[in-house]
Amino acid sequence: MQASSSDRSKLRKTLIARREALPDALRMQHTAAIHAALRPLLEGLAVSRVGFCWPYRGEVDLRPALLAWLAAAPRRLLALPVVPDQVGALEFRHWFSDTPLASDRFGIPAPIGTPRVEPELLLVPVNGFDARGYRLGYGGGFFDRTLAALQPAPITVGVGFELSRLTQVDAQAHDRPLDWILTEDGCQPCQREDGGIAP
Ligand SMILES: Nc1nc2c(c(=O)[nH]1)N(C=O)[C@@H](CNc1ccc(C(=O)N[C@@H](CCC(=O)O)C(=O)O)cc1)CN2
Ligand SMILES: Nc1ncnc2c1ncn2[C@@H]1O[C@H](COP(=O)(O)OP(=O)(O)OP(=O)(O)O)[C@@H](O)[C@H]1O
Repeated sequence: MQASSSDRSKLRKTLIARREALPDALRMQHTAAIHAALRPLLEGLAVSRVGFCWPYRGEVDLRPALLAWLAAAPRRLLALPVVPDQVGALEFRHWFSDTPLASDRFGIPAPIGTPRVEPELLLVPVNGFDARGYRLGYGGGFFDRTLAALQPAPITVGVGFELSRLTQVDAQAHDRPLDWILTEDGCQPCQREDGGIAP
């Protein structure tokens, strides 16, 4: 049975509150484990353009690990999403630690005036996720529309804490499953519907 949109909205609120309530010491410990697993994943996939999100509402802060990855080899780029004025896909723009940022309509810092970047890999924050790689975001549909629009499709890595893991997220027609899930327990390829392992 499909969960109604009000069920999804309640579940989203519960999951965000659970993540925001994570005690500082545990958050630091889990974040360190996520940072440690992120680096070998990026090196192993040999990508050089990575899109990620500025931490919002208790999401995992990936910045220290990503800045270390950036500094470790030439020709690497990081990008942050810019929310479109109209309904549409996110636009990824170059970010470095000194890039000027302005708050978007949700209060999330976004780069202003830097060049567009086509990410080869997207680190997608999750409010909820399952082992198949289905996720619950903030309900804006931004990532779904972005993944539908990006050609070639980037590798997608859902990033979150284990406290956001669900037995099953009700997949909707427009949902595209993530390729990998990264939590404090490590990085795992998502289990595809056909029984195979992604990607
Ligand atoms: N850190 C981070 N940045 C991100 C995303 C994300 O998931 N995480 N996004 C990923 O897509 C985009 C922003 N998407 C968002 C969509 C809705 C809400 C939000 O708070 N919605 C309110 C309702 C707001 C309204 O419609 O007036 C809510 O849920 O209460 C926030 C971010 C781009 N930047
Ligand atoms: N590819 C798409 N094209 C057009 N509309 C879409 C597409 N993907 C999602 N949407 C619309 O976006 C809305 C929100 O989708 P959903 O509830 O799956 O958001 P979410 O995955 O929680 O949010 P987000 O992707 O921003 O993190 C839905 O009403 C859906 O119709």
